[in-house]
Amino acid sequence: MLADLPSCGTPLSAVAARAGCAAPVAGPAVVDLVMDSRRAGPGSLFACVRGARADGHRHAAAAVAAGAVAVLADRPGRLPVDLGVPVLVVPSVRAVLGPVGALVAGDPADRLQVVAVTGSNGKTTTSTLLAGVLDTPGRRCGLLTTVGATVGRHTRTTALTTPEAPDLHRLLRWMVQRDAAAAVVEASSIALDVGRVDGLCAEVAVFTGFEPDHLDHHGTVEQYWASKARLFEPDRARVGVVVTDDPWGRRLADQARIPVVRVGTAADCDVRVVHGTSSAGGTEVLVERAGRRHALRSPVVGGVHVTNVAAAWTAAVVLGADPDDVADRLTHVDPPPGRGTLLTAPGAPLVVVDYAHTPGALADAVATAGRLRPAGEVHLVLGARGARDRWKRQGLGTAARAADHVWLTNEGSHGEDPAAIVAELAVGLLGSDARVRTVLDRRAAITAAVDAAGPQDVVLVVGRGHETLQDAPGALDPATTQRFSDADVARAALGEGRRRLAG
Ligand SMILES: CC(=O)N[C@H]1[C@@H](OP(=O)(O)OP(=O)(O)OC[C@H]2O[C@@H](n3ccc(=O)[nH]c3=O)[C@H](O)[C@@H]2O)O[C@H](CO)[C@@H](O)[C@@H]1O[C@H](C)C(=O)N[C@@H](C)C(=O)N[C@H](CCC(=O)O)C(=O)O
Repeated sequence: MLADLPSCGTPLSAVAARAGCAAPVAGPAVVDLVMDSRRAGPGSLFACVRGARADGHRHAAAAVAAGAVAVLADRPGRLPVDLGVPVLVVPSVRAVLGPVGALVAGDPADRLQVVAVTGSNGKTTTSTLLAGVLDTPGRRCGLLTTVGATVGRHTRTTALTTPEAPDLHRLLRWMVQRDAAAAVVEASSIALDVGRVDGLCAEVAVFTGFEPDHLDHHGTVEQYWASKARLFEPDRARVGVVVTDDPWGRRLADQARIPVVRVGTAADCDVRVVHGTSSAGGTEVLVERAGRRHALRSPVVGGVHVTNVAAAWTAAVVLGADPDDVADRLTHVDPPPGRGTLLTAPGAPLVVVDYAHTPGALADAVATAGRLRPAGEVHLVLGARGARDRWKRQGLGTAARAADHVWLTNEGSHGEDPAAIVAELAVGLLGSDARVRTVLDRRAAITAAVDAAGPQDVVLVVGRGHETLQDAPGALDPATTQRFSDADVARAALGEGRRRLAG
Protein backbone atom coordinates (compact mmCIF):
# COMPACT_ATOMS: atom_id res chain seq x y z
CA MET A 1 0.00 0.00 0.00
CA LEU A 2 1.13 3.51 -0.69
CA ALA A 3 1.58 5.98 2.12
CA ASP A 4 -1.51 7.91 3.12
CA LEU A 5 -0.15 10.32 5.65
CA PRO A 6 -2.21 13.10 7.19
CA SER A 7 -2.10 16.44 5.46
CA CYS A 8 -3.40 19.71 6.83
CA GLY A 9 -5.16 20.39 3.56
CA THR A 10 -4.69 22.63 0.52
CA PRO A 11 -7.29 25.32 -0.27
CA LEU A 12 -9.21 24.48 -3.41
CA SER A 13 -8.39 27.96 -4.76
CA ALA A 14 -4.65 27.09 -4.57
CA VAL A 15 -5.33 23.80 -6.36
CA ALA A 16 -7.20 25.69 -9.09
CA ALA A 17 -4.32 28.15 -9.45
CA ARG A 18 -1.80 25.30 -9.80
CA ALA A 19 -4.04 23.55 -12.31
CA GLY A 20 -4.43 26.79 -14.25
CA CYS A 21 -8.21 26.85 -14.14
CA ALA A 22 -10.93 29.06 -12.70
CA ALA A 23 -11.26 28.80 -8.92
CA PRO A 24 -14.67 27.96 -7.53
CA VAL A 25 -16.24 30.70 -5.41
CA ALA A 26 -15.84 28.56 -2.31
CA GLY A 27 -14.64 25.10 -1.61
CA PRO A 28 -13.24 22.91 1.12
CA ALA A 29 -9.55 22.15 1.62
CA VAL A 30 -8.18 19.12 -0.19
CA VAL A 31 -6.12 16.58 1.74
CA ASP A 32 -5.26 14.16 -1.03
CA LEU A 33 -5.37 13.68 -4.80
CA VAL A 34 -6.63 10.34 -6.10
CA MET A 35 -7.32 9.11 -9.61
CA ASP A 36 -9.10 5.91 -8.62
CA SER A 37 -12.58 6.21 -7.11
CA ARG A 38 -11.84 3.13 -5.04
CA ARG A 39 -9.12 5.04 -3.22
CA ALA A 40 -11.19 8.18 -2.59
CA GLY A 41 -11.81 9.15 1.01
CA PRO A 42 -12.92 12.12 3.09
CA GLY A 43 -11.30 15.32 1.85
CA SER A 44 -9.85 13.89 -1.35
CA LEU A 45 -9.83 15.52 -4.77
CA PHE A 46 -10.84 12.99 -7.42
CA ALA A 47 -9.11 13.34 -10.79
CA CYS A 48 -11.18 11.94 -13.67
CA VAL A 49 -8.66 10.22 -15.96
CA ARG A 50 -9.72 8.75 -19.28
CA GLY A 51 -7.85 5.46 -19.65
CA ALA A 52 -7.64 2.56 -22.06
CA ARG A 53 -10.41 0.64 -20.29
CA ALA A 54 -12.40 3.08 -18.19
CA ASP A 55 -13.33 6.75 -18.02
CA GLY A 56 -12.81 8.23 -14.57
CA HIS A 57 -15.67 10.69 -15.19
CA ARG A 58 -18.00 7.71 -14.95
CA HIS A 59 -16.65 6.97 -11.46
CA ALA A 60 -16.85 10.51 -10.05
CA ALA A 61 -20.14 9.87 -8.24
CA ALA A 62 -18.60 6.85 -6.48
CA ALA A 63 -15.62 8.97 -5.45
CA VAL A 64 -17.91 11.65 -4.03
CA ALA A 65 -19.92 9.00 -2.20
CA ALA A 66 -16.63 7.86 -0.64
CA GLY A 67 -15.89 11.37 0.60
CA ALA A 68 -14.24 13.26 -2.28
CA VAL A 69 -14.83 16.99 -1.77
CA ALA A 70 -14.05 18.13 -5.33
CA VAL A 71 -13.49 16.74 -8.80
CA LEU A 72 -10.93 17.53 -11.50
CA ALA A 73 -12.33 16.91 -14.98
CA ASP A 74 -11.62 17.57 -18.64
CA ARG A 75 -14.97 16.30 -19.98
CA PRO A 76 -17.39 17.91 -17.50
CA GLY A 77 -20.32 16.97 -19.75
CA ARG A 78 -19.75 13.34 -18.78
CA LEU A 79 -20.24 14.05 -15.07
CA PRO A 80 -23.61 13.62 -13.37
CA VAL A 81 -25.36 17.00 -13.16
CA ASP A 82 -26.08 16.63 -9.45
CA LEU A 83 -22.55 15.68 -8.31
CA GLY A 84 -22.83 18.06 -5.36
CA VAL A 85 -19.14 19.07 -5.14
CA PRO A 86 -17.08 21.74 -6.95
CA VAL A 87 -15.69 20.69 -10.33
CA LEU A 88 -12.36 22.09 -11.56
CA VAL A 89 -12.32 21.96 -15.35
CA VAL A 90 -8.98 21.75 -17.20
CA PRO A 91 -8.10 20.95 -20.83
CA SER A 92 -6.35 17.70 -19.80
CA VAL A 93 -6.54 16.10 -16.37
CA ARG A 94 -3.42 13.98 -16.97
CA ALA A 95 -1.44 17.10 -17.81
CA VAL A 96 -2.07 18.63 -14.36
CA LEU A 97 -1.78 15.49 -12.22
CA GLY A 98 1.92 16.13 -11.57
CA PRO A 99 1.73 19.82 -10.55
CA VAL A 100 -1.48 19.32 -8.54
CA GLY A 101 -0.19 16.08 -6.99
CA ALA A 102 2.97 17.92 -5.93
CA LEU A 103 0.99 20.79 -4.41
CA VAL A 104 -1.40 18.57 -2.47
CA ALA A 105 1.57 16.57 -1.13
CA GLY A 106 3.23 19.82 0.02
CA ASP A 107 5.75 20.07 -2.85
CA PRO A 108 8.09 17.50 -1.26
CA ALA A 109 10.48 17.52 -4.23
CA ASP A 110 11.42 21.10 -3.32
CA ARG A 111 12.99 19.73 -0.15
CA LEU A 112 14.86 16.89 -1.85
CA GLN A 113 17.85 16.55 -4.11
CA VAL A 114 16.17 14.37 -6.74
CA VAL A 115 17.87 12.13 -9.27
CA ALA A 116 15.76 10.49 -11.99
CA VAL A 117 17.13 7.44 -13.81
CA THR A 118 15.93 6.21 -17.17
CA GLY A 119 17.21 3.81 -19.88
CA SER A 120 16.15 0.47 -21.35
CA ASN A 121 18.20 -1.69 -18.99
CA GLY A 122 19.97 -1.03 -15.72
CA LYS A 123 17.61 1.60 -14.25
CA THR A 124 16.94 -0.30 -11.04
CA THR A 125 20.57 -1.27 -10.48
CA THR A 126 21.91 2.20 -11.20
CA SER A 127 19.25 3.81 -8.98
CA THR A 128 19.98 1.38 -6.14
CA LEU A 129 23.74 1.87 -6.31
CA LEU A 130 23.36 5.65 -6.41
CA ALA A 131 20.85 5.81 -3.56
CA GLY A 132 23.09 3.51 -1.52
CA VAL A 133 26.01 5.86 -2.04
CA LEU A 134 23.99 8.98 -1.20
CA ASP A 135 22.31 7.48 1.87
CA THR A 136 23.99 8.23 5.19
CA PRO A 137 22.47 8.05 8.69
CA GLY A 138 22.51 11.83 8.98
CA ARG A 139 21.27 12.44 5.45
CA ARG A 140 18.85 9.82 4.19
CA CYS A 141 18.30 9.14 0.49
CA GLY A 142 14.98 7.63 -0.56
CA LEU A 143 14.80 5.10 -3.38
CA LEU A 144 11.86 4.45 -5.67
CA THR A 145 12.24 1.63 -8.19
CA THR A 146 10.32 -1.24 -9.70
CA VAL A 147 11.26 -3.20 -6.55
CA GLY A 148 9.41 -0.73 -4.28
CA ALA A 149 10.08 2.38 -2.21
CA THR A 150 12.56 2.65 0.66
CA VAL A 151 13.93 5.29 2.96
CA GLY A 152 16.22 4.26 5.79
CA ARG A 153 14.75 1.01 7.13
CA HIS A 154 11.20 1.88 5.98
CA THR A 155 9.78 0.23 2.87
CA ARG A 156 6.59 0.47 0.79
CA THR A 157 5.39 -1.80 -1.98
CA THR A 158 4.36 -0.18 -5.25
CA ALA A 159 2.40 -1.51 -8.21
CA LEU A 160 4.15 0.25 -11.09
CA THR A 161 7.84 0.88 -11.80
CA THR A 162 7.14 4.60 -11.71
CA PRO A 163 3.93 5.35 -9.78
CA GLU A 164 1.22 7.65 -11.08
CA ALA A 165 2.06 11.31 -10.29
CA PRO A 166 -0.16 11.66 -7.17
CA ASP A 167 1.42 8.52 -5.69
CA LEU A 168 4.92 9.62 -6.68
CA HIS A 169 4.59 12.94 -4.86
CA ARG A 170 2.91 11.23 -1.90
CA LEU A 171 5.88 8.85 -1.67
CA LEU A 172 8.33 11.76 -1.87
CA ARG A 173 6.47 13.36 1.06
CA TRP A 174 6.73 10.07 2.93
CA MET A 175 10.51 10.18 2.33
CA VAL A 176 10.79 13.79 3.50
CA GLN A 177 8.86 12.89 6.65
CA ARG A 178 11.46 10.19 7.27
CA ASP A 179 14.37 12.62 7.06
CA ALA A 180 15.30 12.13 3.42
CA ALA A 181 17.37 14.92 1.92
CA ALA A 182 17.67 13.18 -1.44
CA ALA A 183 15.69 10.71 -3.53
CA VAL A 184 16.52 8.55 -6.52
CA VAL A 185 13.55 7.80 -8.76
CA GLU A 186 13.40 5.21 -11.55
CA ALA A 187 11.59 6.84 -14.47
CA SER A 188 10.15 4.41 -17.03
CA SER A 189 9.50 5.55 -20.58
CA ILE A 190 5.78 4.87 -20.15
CA ALA A 191 5.78 7.04 -17.03
CA LEU A 192 7.54 9.85 -18.88
CA ASP A 193 5.11 9.47 -21.75
CA VAL A 194 1.93 9.69 -19.66
CA GLY A 195 3.22 12.38 -17.30
CA ARG A 196 3.82 10.39 -14.13
CA VAL A 197 7.01 12.32 -13.33
CA ASP A 198 5.47 15.71 -14.02
CA GLY A 199 5.87 18.28 -11.29
CA LEU A 200 9.42 17.18 -10.64
CA CYS A 201 12.66 18.83 -11.74
CA ALA A 202 15.62 16.53 -11.05
CA GLU A 203 19.06 17.85 -10.07
CA VAL A 204 20.47 15.08 -12.24
CA ALA A 205 18.87 12.85 -14.87
CA VAL A 206 20.67 9.62 -15.76
CA PHE A 207 20.38 7.69 -19.05
CA THR A 208 21.74 4.14 -18.76
CA GLY A 209 21.51 3.09 -22.42
CA PHE A 210 18.97 2.11 -25.01
CA GLU A 211 17.54 -0.78 -26.97
CA PRO A 212 14.00 -1.16 -28.34
CA ASP A 213 11.34 -2.12 -25.77
CA HIS A 214 7.74 -1.27 -24.82
CA LEU A 215 6.77 -0.80 -28.46
CA ASP A 216 3.21 -1.96 -27.67
CA HIS A 217 2.86 1.31 -25.81
CA HIS A 218 5.10 3.67 -27.78
CA GLY A 219 4.43 2.36 -31.29
CA THR A 220 7.86 3.14 -32.73
CA VAL A 221 11.47 3.05 -31.53
CA GLU A 222 11.68 6.78 -32.26
CA GLN A 223 8.73 7.51 -29.95
CA TYR A 224 10.21 5.24 -27.29
CA TRP A 225 13.49 7.16 -27.41
CA ALA A 226 11.65 10.51 -27.48
CA SER A 227 9.82 9.56 -24.26
CA LYS A 228 13.12 8.96 -22.52
CA ALA A 229 14.66 12.09 -24.04
CA ARG A 230 11.88 14.18 -22.42
CA LEU A 231 13.61 13.71 -19.08
CA PHE A 232 16.55 15.72 -20.40
CA GLU A 233 14.60 18.91 -21.03
CA PRO A 234 15.33 22.06 -18.97
CA ASP A 235 12.05 21.91 -17.03
CA ARG A 236 12.72 18.31 -15.95
CA ALA A 237 16.41 18.13 -15.11
CA ARG A 238 19.32 20.49 -14.57
CA VAL A 239 22.19 18.19 -15.62
CA GLY A 240 22.24 14.93 -17.58
CA VAL A 241 24.55 11.96 -17.03
CA VAL A 242 24.30 10.03 -20.28
CA VAL A 243 25.87 6.69 -21.18
CA THR A 244 26.88 7.21 -24.79
CA ASP A 245 27.97 3.69 -25.72
CA ASP A 246 25.01 3.27 -28.12
CA PRO A 247 23.92 5.61 -30.95
CA TRP A 248 20.74 6.63 -29.09
CA GLY A 249 22.73 7.73 -26.06
CA ARG A 250 25.09 9.72 -28.28
CA ARG A 251 22.13 11.34 -30.00
CA LEU A 252 20.64 12.25 -26.64
CA ALA A 253 23.91 13.79 -25.45
CA ASP A 254 24.20 15.76 -28.71
CA GLN A 255 20.61 17.02 -28.70
CA ALA A 256 19.86 17.61 -25.01
CA ARG A 257 19.19 21.22 -24.06
CA ILE A 258 20.73 20.75 -20.60
CA PRO A 259 24.43 20.30 -19.80
CA VAL A 260 25.41 16.66 -20.26
CA VAL A 261 28.20 14.62 -18.71
CA ARG A 262 29.07 11.81 -21.13
CA VAL A 263 29.93 8.42 -19.68
CA GLY A 264 31.30 5.55 -21.77
CA THR A 265 34.17 4.02 -23.62
CA ALA A 266 34.58 6.65 -26.36
CA ALA A 267 37.52 9.04 -26.23
CA ASP A 268 35.25 12.12 -26.03
CA CYS A 269 33.53 10.96 -22.81
CA ASP A 270 33.81 13.19 -19.76
CA VAL A 271 33.94 10.05 -17.64
CA ARG A 272 35.74 7.50 -19.78
CA VAL A 273 35.45 3.82 -19.01
CA VAL A 274 39.05 2.70 -19.51
CA HIS A 275 38.43 -0.87 -18.46
CA GLY A 276 35.54 -2.90 -17.02
CA THR A 277 35.03 -6.54 -16.04
CA SER A 278 32.42 -8.51 -14.15
CA SER A 279 32.92 -11.81 -12.34
CA ALA A 280 31.28 -13.72 -9.50
CA GLY A 281 33.07 -11.33 -7.15
CA GLY A 282 31.38 -8.28 -8.65
CA THR A 283 32.09 -5.57 -11.20
CA GLU A 284 35.30 -3.60 -11.48
CA VAL A 285 35.54 -0.44 -13.53
CA LEU A 286 38.43 1.88 -14.16
CA VAL A 287 37.22 5.35 -15.11
CA GLU A 288 39.09 8.48 -16.08
CA ARG A 289 37.73 11.94 -15.30
CA ALA A 290 39.55 15.23 -15.69
CA GLY A 291 42.86 13.44 -16.18
CA ARG A 292 42.53 11.32 -13.02
CA ARG A 293 41.79 7.62 -12.86
CA HIS A 294 39.44 6.06 -10.31
CA ALA A 295 39.05 2.34 -9.62
CA LEU A 296 35.41 1.47 -8.90
CA ARG A 297 34.18 -1.82 -7.45
CA SER A 298 30.62 -3.01 -6.85
CA PRO A 299 29.22 -6.37 -5.75
CA VAL A 300 26.75 -6.29 -8.66
CA VAL A 301 27.33 -9.11 -11.18
CA GLY A 302 26.93 -8.66 -14.95
CA GLY A 303 28.88 -7.11 -17.81
CA VAL A 304 25.95 -4.75 -18.45
CA HIS A 305 26.66 -3.13 -15.08
CA VAL A 306 30.08 -1.74 -16.05
CA THR A 307 28.48 1.44 -17.37
CA ASN A 308 25.78 1.38 -14.66
CA VAL A 309 28.46 1.49 -11.97
CA ALA A 310 30.25 4.28 -13.85
CA ALA A 311 26.99 6.22 -14.27
CA ALA A 312 26.04 5.88 -10.58
CA TRP A 313 29.50 7.09 -9.54
CA THR A 314 29.33 10.00 -11.99
CA ALA A 315 25.88 11.11 -10.83
CA ALA A 316 27.03 11.18 -7.19
CA VAL A 317 30.11 13.20 -8.17
CA VAL A 318 28.00 15.61 -10.23
CA LEU A 319 25.87 16.11 -7.10
CA GLY A 320 29.01 17.25 -5.29
CA ALA A 321 30.14 14.09 -3.48
CA ASP A 322 33.84 13.39 -3.12
CA PRO A 323 34.94 11.00 -5.93
CA ASP A 324 37.07 8.81 -3.64
CA ASP A 325 34.35 8.68 -1.01
CA VAL A 326 31.83 7.59 -3.61
CA ALA A 327 34.17 4.88 -4.90
CA ASP A 328 34.64 3.64 -1.36
CA ARG A 329 30.91 3.62 -0.59
CA LEU A 330 30.08 1.82 -3.85
CA THR A 331 31.94 -1.26 -2.68
CA HIS A 332 29.45 -1.67 0.20
CA VAL A 333 26.13 -1.10 -1.61
CA ASP A 334 24.08 -4.26 -2.13
CA PRO A 335 22.61 -4.62 -5.61
CA PRO A 336 18.81 -4.91 -5.92
CA PRO A 337 17.26 -8.39 -5.65
CA GLY A 338 17.00 -10.41 -8.86
CA ARG A 339 19.77 -8.54 -10.66
CA GLY A 340 22.64 -10.99 -11.14
CA THR A 341 21.71 -12.70 -7.85
CA LEU A 342 24.02 -15.68 -7.26
CA LEU A 343 22.86 -18.84 -5.46
CA THR A 344 24.65 -22.10 -4.95
CA ALA A 345 25.21 -25.03 -2.63
CA PRO A 346 28.12 -27.45 -2.19
CA GLY A 347 28.43 -29.76 -5.17
CA ALA A 348 25.69 -27.86 -7.03
CA PRO A 349 25.76 -25.56 -10.05
CA LEU A 350 25.88 -21.80 -9.69
CA VAL A 351 22.42 -20.29 -10.22
CA VAL A 352 22.06 -16.72 -11.47
CA VAL A 353 18.65 -15.05 -11.17
CA ASP A 354 18.36 -12.00 -13.39
CA TYR A 355 15.76 -9.60 -14.75
CA ALA A 356 17.11 -9.57 -18.34
CA HIS A 357 14.05 -9.34 -20.60
CA THR A 358 15.34 -7.65 -23.74
CA PRO A 359 17.54 -9.32 -26.37
CA GLY A 360 20.53 -7.09 -25.60
CA ALA A 361 20.32 -7.62 -21.84
CA LEU A 362 19.85 -11.36 -22.36
CA ALA A 363 22.90 -11.61 -24.64
CA ASP A 364 24.93 -9.84 -21.97
CA ALA A 365 23.56 -12.06 -19.18
CA VAL A 366 24.43 -15.26 -21.12
CA ALA A 367 27.92 -13.95 -21.86
CA THR A 368 28.43 -13.08 -18.19
CA ALA A 369 27.16 -16.52 -17.13
CA GLY A 370 29.71 -18.13 -19.45
CA ARG A 371 32.52 -16.15 -17.81
CA LEU A 372 31.42 -17.08 -14.28
CA ARG A 373 32.32 -20.76 -14.80
CA PRO A 374 34.51 -20.83 -17.96
CA ALA A 375 35.01 -24.62 -17.79
CA GLY A 376 31.29 -25.38 -17.48
CA GLU A 377 28.13 -25.03 -19.55
CA VAL A 378 25.33 -22.46 -19.39
CA HIS A 379 21.79 -23.70 -18.81
CA LEU A 380 19.37 -20.88 -19.62
CA VAL A 381 15.79 -20.89 -18.30
CA LEU A 382 13.91 -18.60 -20.67
CA GLY A 383 10.32 -17.43 -21.15
CA ALA A 384 8.61 -14.26 -22.36
CA ARG A 385 5.76 -12.26 -20.88
CA GLY A 386 2.36 -12.83 -22.47
CA ALA A 387 0.26 -10.05 -23.99
CA ARG A 388 3.27 -7.77 -24.19
CA ASP A 389 5.81 -6.82 -26.84
CA ARG A 390 5.37 -9.99 -28.88
CA TRP A 391 7.93 -8.74 -31.42
CA LYS A 392 10.70 -9.25 -28.85
CA ARG A 393 10.35 -13.02 -28.65
CA GLN A 394 12.33 -14.07 -31.70
CA GLY A 395 15.16 -11.72 -30.68
CA LEU A 396 15.21 -13.27 -27.20
CA GLY A 397 15.46 -16.70 -28.83
CA THR A 398 18.33 -15.48 -30.99
CA ALA A 399 20.17 -14.10 -27.96
CA ALA A 400 19.66 -17.47 -26.22
CA ARG A 401 21.66 -19.28 -28.93
CA ALA A 402 24.86 -18.50 -27.03
CA ALA A 403 23.74 -20.79 -24.17
CA ASP A 404 24.59 -24.53 -24.19
CA HIS A 405 21.16 -25.61 -22.95
CA VAL A 406 17.91 -23.68 -23.17
CA TRP A 407 14.90 -24.58 -21.03
CA LEU A 408 11.92 -22.81 -22.56
CA THR A 409 9.16 -22.12 -20.08
CA ASN A 410 6.22 -19.93 -19.09
CA GLU A 411 6.91 -16.48 -17.69
CA GLY A 412 3.32 -15.40 -17.02
CA SER A 413 1.13 -15.73 -20.08
CA HIS A 414 -1.51 -13.09 -19.25
CA GLY A 415 -4.20 -14.86 -21.23
CA GLU A 416 -2.04 -16.07 -24.14
CA ASP A 417 -1.35 -19.73 -24.75
CA PRO A 418 2.01 -20.38 -23.00
CA ALA A 419 2.94 -22.99 -25.62
CA ALA A 420 2.45 -20.43 -28.41
CA ILE A 421 4.73 -17.93 -26.64
CA VAL A 422 7.43 -20.57 -26.30
CA ALA A 423 7.04 -21.51 -29.97
CA GLU A 424 7.82 -17.90 -30.90
CA LEU A 425 10.93 -17.92 -28.73
CA ALA A 426 11.97 -21.18 -30.39
CA VAL A 427 11.97 -19.51 -33.83
CA GLY A 428 15.04 -17.54 -32.79
CA LEU A 429 16.74 -20.77 -31.73
CA LEU A 430 16.17 -22.65 -35.00
CA GLY A 431 19.38 -24.30 -36.17
CA SER A 432 21.30 -23.33 -33.04
CA ASP A 433 23.78 -25.65 -31.35
CA ALA A 434 22.07 -25.24 -27.99
CA ARG A 435 20.09 -28.20 -26.66
CA VAL A 436 16.54 -26.87 -26.39
CA ARG A 437 13.89 -28.40 -24.13
CA THR A 438 10.42 -27.12 -23.28
CA VAL A 439 9.05 -27.45 -19.75
CA LEU A 440 6.06 -25.11 -19.49
CA ASP A 441 5.69 -25.33 -15.73
CA ARG A 442 8.23 -22.75 -14.55
CA ARG A 443 8.94 -24.43 -11.22
CA ALA A 444 9.58 -27.73 -13.02
CA ALA A 445 11.79 -25.98 -15.62
CA ILE A 446 14.02 -24.31 -13.02
CA THR A 447 14.23 -27.53 -11.03
CA ALA A 448 15.03 -29.62 -14.10
CA ALA A 449 17.77 -27.20 -15.18
CA VAL A 450 19.37 -27.24 -11.71
CA ASP A 451 19.16 -31.06 -11.66
CA ALA A 452 20.65 -31.42 -15.13
CA ALA A 453 23.52 -28.98 -14.57
CA GLY A 454 26.82 -30.17 -13.14
CA PRO A 455 28.69 -28.46 -10.30
CA GLN A 456 30.90 -26.67 -12.83
CA ASP A 457 27.88 -25.27 -14.74
CA VAL A 458 25.78 -22.14 -14.46
CA VAL A 459 21.97 -22.07 -14.48
CA LEU A 460 20.78 -18.66 -15.63
CA VAL A 461 17.12 -17.91 -14.84
CA VAL A 462 15.98 -14.70 -16.54
CA GLY A 463 12.95 -12.50 -17.03
CA ARG A 464 11.38 -12.05 -13.62
CA GLY A 465 14.23 -11.01 -11.36
CA HIS A 466 12.82 -9.73 -8.06
CA GLU A 467 9.17 -10.41 -8.91
CA THR A 468 7.22 -12.56 -6.48
CA LEU A 469 3.90 -12.88 -8.31
CA GLN A 470 3.04 -14.72 -11.50
CA ASP A 471 -0.32 -15.17 -13.15
CA ALA A 472 -1.61 -18.71 -13.13
CA PRO A 473 -0.75 -20.45 -16.43
CA GLY A 474 -3.27 -19.53 -19.10
CA ALA A 475 -5.25 -17.32 -16.76
CA LEU A 476 -7.23 -14.52 -18.34
CA ASP A 477 -7.84 -12.71 -15.11
CA PRO A 478 -4.72 -11.03 -13.69
CA ALA A 479 -6.37 -11.36 -10.26
CA THR A 480 -5.50 -15.06 -10.34
CA THR A 481 -1.86 -14.33 -9.57
CA GLN A 482 0.04 -16.74 -7.41
CA ARG A 483 3.18 -16.29 -5.29
CA PHE A 484 6.20 -17.34 -7.27
CA SER A 485 9.81 -16.34 -6.77
CA ASP A 486 12.48 -17.65 -9.18
CA ALA A 487 15.11 -17.32 -6.44
CA ASP A 488 13.02 -19.29 -3.91
CA VAL A 489 12.38 -22.05 -6.45
CA ALA A 490 16.08 -22.18 -7.36
CA ARG A 491 17.04 -22.31 -3.67
CA ALA A 492 14.63 -25.19 -3.14
CA ALA A 493 16.06 -27.01 -6.17
CA LEU A 494 19.61 -26.52 -4.92
CA GLY A 495 18.55 -27.84 -1.51
CA GLU A 496 16.81 -30.84 -3.06
CA GLY A 497 19.88 -31.64 -5.16
CA ARG A 498 22.05 -31.54 -2.07
CA ARG A 499 19.72 -33.90 -0.21
CA ARG A 500 19.76 -36.30 -3.16
CA LEU A 501 23.58 -36.25 -3.30
CA ALA A 502 23.76 -36.84 0.45
CA GLY A 503 21.29 -39.71 0.16
C1 LIG B 1 -0.43 2.29 -20.15
C2 LIG B 1 -0.70 2.83 -18.80
O1 LIG B 1 0.01 3.66 -18.29
N1 LIG B 1 -1.79 2.32 -18.18
C3 LIG B 1 -2.15 2.82 -16.87
C4 LIG B 1 -3.52 3.41 -16.97
O2 LIG B 1 -4.39 2.34 -17.28
P1 LIG B 1 -5.65 2.52 -18.12
O3 LIG B 1 -5.48 3.65 -19.09
O4 LIG B 1 -6.04 1.20 -18.69
O5 LIG B 1 -6.71 2.93 -16.98
P2 LIG B 1 -8.24 2.47 -16.93
O6 LIG B 1 -8.36 1.16 -16.28
O7 LIG B 1 -8.83 2.68 -18.28
O8 LIG B 1 -8.87 3.53 -15.90
C5 LIG B 1 -8.98 4.93 -16.21
C6 LIG B 1 -9.13 5.65 -14.92
O9 LIG B 1 -10.37 5.26 -14.29
C7 LIG B 1 -10.11 4.99 -12.94
N2 LIG B 1 -11.11 4.07 -12.38
C8 LIG B 1 -11.29 2.84 -12.93
C9 LIG B 1 -12.19 1.97 -12.36
C10 LIG B 1 -12.94 2.37 -11.20
O10 LIG B 1 -13.77 1.66 -10.64
N3 LIG B 1 -12.71 3.62 -10.71
C11 LIG B 1 -11.82 4.47 -11.27
O11 LIG B 1 -11.66 5.59 -10.78
C12 LIG B 1 -8.68 4.41 -12.94
O12 LIG B 1 -8.07 4.48 -11.66
C13 LIG B 1 -8.00 5.32 -13.94
O13 LIG B 1 -7.54 6.51 -13.33
O14 LIG B 1 -3.86 3.99 -15.73
C14 LIG B 1 -3.87 3.02 -14.66
C15 LIG B 1 -4.24 3.75 -13.39
O15 LIG B 1 -3.19 4.49 -12.95
C16 LIG B 1 -2.51 2.35 -14.54
O16 LIG B 1 -2.57 1.37 -13.54
C17 LIG B 1 -2.17 1.72 -15.86
O17 LIG B 1 -0.94 1.07 -15.78
C18 LIG B 1 -1.05 -0.31 -16.16
C19 LIG B 1 -1.50 -1.16 -14.99
C20 LIG B 1 0.27 -0.86 -16.57
O18 LIG B 1 0.51 -2.03 -16.52
N4 LIG B 1 1.12 -0.08 -16.99
C21 LIG B 1 2.42 -0.60 -17.38
C22 LIG B 1 2.41 -0.89 -18.87
C23 LIG B 1 3.45 0.45 -17.05
O19 LIG B 1 3.13 1.60 -16.80
N5 LIG B 1 4.70 0.04 -17.04
C24 LIG B 1 5.77 0.95 -16.80
C25 LIG B 1 7.08 0.40 -17.32
C26 LIG B 1 7.64 -0.76 -16.56
C27 LIG B 1 8.97 -1.21 -17.14
O20 LIG B 1 9.90 -0.42 -17.34
O21 LIG B 1 9.09 -2.42 -17.40
C28 LIG B 1 5.83 1.31 -15.32
O22 LIG B 1 6.33 2.40 -15.00
O23 LIG B 1 5.39 0.50 -14.49
